[in-house]
Amino acid sequence: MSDTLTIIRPDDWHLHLRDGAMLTAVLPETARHFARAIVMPNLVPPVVTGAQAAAYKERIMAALPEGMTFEPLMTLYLTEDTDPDDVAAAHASGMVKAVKLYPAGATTNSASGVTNFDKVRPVLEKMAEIGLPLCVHGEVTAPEIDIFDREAVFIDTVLDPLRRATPDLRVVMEHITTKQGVEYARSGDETLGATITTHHLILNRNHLLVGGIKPHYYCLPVAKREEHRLALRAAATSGEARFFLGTDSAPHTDPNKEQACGCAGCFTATNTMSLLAQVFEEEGALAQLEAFTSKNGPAFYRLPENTDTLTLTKSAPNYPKKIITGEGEVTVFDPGYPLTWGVVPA
Ligand SMILES: NC(=O)N[C@@H](CC(=O)O)C(=O)O
Ligand SMILES: [Zn+2]
Ligand SMILES: [Zn+2]
Repeated sequence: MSDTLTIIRPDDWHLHLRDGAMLTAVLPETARHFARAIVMPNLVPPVVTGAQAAAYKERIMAALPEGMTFEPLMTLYLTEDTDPDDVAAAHASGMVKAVKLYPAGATTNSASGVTNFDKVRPVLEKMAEIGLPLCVHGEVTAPEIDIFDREAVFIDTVLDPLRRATPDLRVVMEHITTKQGVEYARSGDETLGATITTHHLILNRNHLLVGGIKPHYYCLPVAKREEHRLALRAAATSGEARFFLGTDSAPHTDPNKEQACGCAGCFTATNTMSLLAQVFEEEGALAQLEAFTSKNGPAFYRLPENTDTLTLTKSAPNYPKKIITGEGEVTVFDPGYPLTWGVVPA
């Protein structure tokens, strides 16, 4: 087994960059290793229109340190008032690469999300017509549904009916966390993709809850039983075109994580490639890392693969424990074991 691995430069197909001082601090953490990212629109207020996405993209590019290259792939936050023609124009300009569906109340800053799916039908039909993917946070929000069942129930009661009603709609199941998610993704045709986060390959719900609650392991969808983590590892390392990396790196300051009602989100932008190389090596699948991080995503999004490379080497990396931001400190995801793969600086 060789001690270095060179892959096509990776992309992150699900990323939270936030805005303002937080954006400035976290953007280099992604741009250091990743060429592009699908940028989530759940700002306050959300990025709903093409004009808002264009302005957000300008703020991202203005925050990029000199000498770094990075391409933000913009998304629009789907609301019941979204205008199909605005979506089509934003797509036609090449700026917007996906529309994001949050069920109302499902996660951080999702209050403007969808409650009545009939109201967004014209937008979904337009997207199917123009081939623009819908990225879905797949959890139901009904209070009577157990939080550990919310993804599986969403698949049966919302996602499958939605795909049957609009069969040409291209859909990405974002941050799948269950074996039901893996099975459903596999059951689809080429209109269906699924992102998997780094942390859901590492955590099960015991890591979150046994021996004291770990606020930095709390994210949505919440980590599930071990059997689900194993199903995700098998899917991610399979090389199957359906599955690609979406880190869902979601920075919140430490005070916002470590409190009586802590925010959901794991910040993995900094060390994701090291974490993934170790996971893939453990699964005997280092040869599939490139498919997961650098090939399957562009293929689904109908974009070219990156032309430059990233080299990983078998030596303990040295990442900061926290990122200092203008809003406060953000803890970098700590898997609880030493990392064994580093990234060779470009
Ligand atoms: N994943 C999370 O736990 N949090 C994300 C929102 C999301 O992706 O659902 C965030 O924006 O903080
Ligand atoms: Zn989400
Ligand atoms: Zn997310």
